[in-house]
Amino acid sequence: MAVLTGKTISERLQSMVPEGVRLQIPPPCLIDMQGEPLEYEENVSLAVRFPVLPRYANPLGHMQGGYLVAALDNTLGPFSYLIAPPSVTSSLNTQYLRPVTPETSFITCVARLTERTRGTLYLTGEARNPEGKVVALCQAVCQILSAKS
Ligand SMILES: CC(C)(COP(=O)(O)OP(=O)(O)OC[C@H]1O[C@@H](n2cnc3c(N)ncnc32)[C@H](O)[C@@H]1OP(=O)(O)O)[C@@H](O)C(=O)NCCC(=O)NCCSC(=O)Cc1ccccc1
Repeated sequence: MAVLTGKTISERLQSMVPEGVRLQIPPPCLIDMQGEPLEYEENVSLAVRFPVLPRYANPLGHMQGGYLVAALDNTLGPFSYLIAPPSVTSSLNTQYLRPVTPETSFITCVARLTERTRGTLYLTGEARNPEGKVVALCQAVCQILSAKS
């Protein structure tokens, strides 16, 4: 099974854009969160690391749930583009298991393919803290865009 790391993951992503399709890769949403692609196991999983920025804090000082989902979404999205033609997320469910505390410097998100049909990808995601403990889990469904989209 081929494994890509670091910059070669972004290069692969750029090479996956179908001819004649205009896509911004990497997109502003990923650049904004300073996501760093770590490892892509071809057609199996993608790991991306995100720094926990002070501006993500909720009133408790923990990473706000929406930003945590954004990090997961910023992992599932590129993964879906690596394994299939461009798609959109039609559902995303999340469970928060542990808070991302102010001492947490980064989280690592991993996206995996569970199942695939002609037009749909079924993905799972997890976010872990630097100690390796799971802070959030998610399940996503992505609808592959048809050529006319
Ligand atoms: C508390 C519960 C929901 C349920 O726990 P249970 O299933 O009954 O299990 P358990 O009690 O075993 O705890 C599990 C683990 O959690 C740990 N831990 C718990 N509490 C603390 C703590 N205070 N500080 C540090 N750690 C704490 C605990 O030590 C244990 O860890 P361990 O196994 O020893 O390593 C837990 O799953 C949780 O905190 N999830 C994350 C929720 C979350 O972050 N949501 C998103 C942000 S909310 C938001 O943004 C909304 C908003 C937006 C804007 C403005 C305003 C609001």
